[in-house]
Amino acid sequence: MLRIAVPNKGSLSETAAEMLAEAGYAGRRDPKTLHVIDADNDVEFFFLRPKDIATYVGSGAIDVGITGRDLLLDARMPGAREIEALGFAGSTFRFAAPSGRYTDVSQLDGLRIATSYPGLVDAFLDERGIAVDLVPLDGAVESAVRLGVADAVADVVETGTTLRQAGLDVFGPVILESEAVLIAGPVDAEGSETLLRRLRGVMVARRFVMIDYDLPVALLDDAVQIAGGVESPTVSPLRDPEWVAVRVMVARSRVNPVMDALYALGARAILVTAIHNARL
Ligand SMILES: Nc1ncnc2c1ncn2[C@@H]1O[C@H](COP(=O)(O)OP(=O)(O)OP(=O)(O)O)[C@@H](O)[C@H]1O
Ligand SMILES: O=P(O)(O)OC[C@H]1O[C@H](OP(=O)(O)OP(=O)(O)O)[C@H](O)[C@@H]1O
Ligand SMILES: [Mg+2]
Repeated sequence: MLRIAVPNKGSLSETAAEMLAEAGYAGRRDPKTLHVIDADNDVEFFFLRPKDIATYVGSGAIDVGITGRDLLLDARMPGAREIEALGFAGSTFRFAAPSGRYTDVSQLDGLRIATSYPGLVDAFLDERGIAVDLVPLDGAVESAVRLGVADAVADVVETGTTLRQAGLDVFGPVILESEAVLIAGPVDAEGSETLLRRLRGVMVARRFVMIDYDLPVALLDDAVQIAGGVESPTVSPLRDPEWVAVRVMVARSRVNPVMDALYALGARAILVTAIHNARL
């Protein structure tokens, strides 16, 4: 039975649970439940703190898990590896300090840096030969500068609101572009390939839609330039030999400009339908 770790709370937990449900797996009814056996799919779920999941997977106690790329790297578990980006919980990991205080990361040498991700920051600075005094905190690290506990911070930045409210500005290079990821141990456990294929199907369904439209056949090459699909559009004959019906997959983020361009070209009866699931 494949053992899967899922975040039990925090930024990742809700979307992780939604994706697994869309992939056909059993969920938990009570947020306090920490273990669920899904016999139909021959998997069992362990609901754990996201920060701990890489440790469980790297030790071999759990086969695969959903966590953040930053949490995976912070855990510094040699046995745990990223096998698929899951397309949510995107964030950048940055240095920040009072506006204008520092411009280059080399200025941090010997200073105090507050962070909830000491492993990640230590590895990043060590690679650059910069030695700092790390101040490990559990969260809300932005206050550490105001309270005189640190000279700068290193933290997750999504909208930048928390930093601005704390009078901090980012500086230096992006430490990491993070997002939710599927991680695995040193070997691919039996059943992990099916889980991966199902999650990829869920991501296709979330990222793409189907567009159907009718078009004069003389304009087909131009239309395919506008929307070429994943492999190639499906083209079907219509009763009128001068017209064809076209079906094509389009990224959800592009659907309106694609419809505008197809209409301007001469397409009509342009219909968009959601994709419930997929295997590409
Ligand atoms: N705005 C955000 N705040 C926190 N974590 C975020 C944010 N956006 C994305 N993430 C990602 O979520 C993961 C952190 O989730 P985690 O549940 O461990 O902490 P949290 O969301 O801060 O929850 P809590 O504050 O309850 O600890 C990391 O991978 C982080 O990159
Ligand atoms: O750039 P923003 O959109 O402001 O988001 C980033 C903030 O969100 C997270 O804090 P969280 O709310 O998880 O509190 P915590 O720091 O106590 O974990 C993270 O630690 C940042 O502080
Ligand atoms: Mg947090």
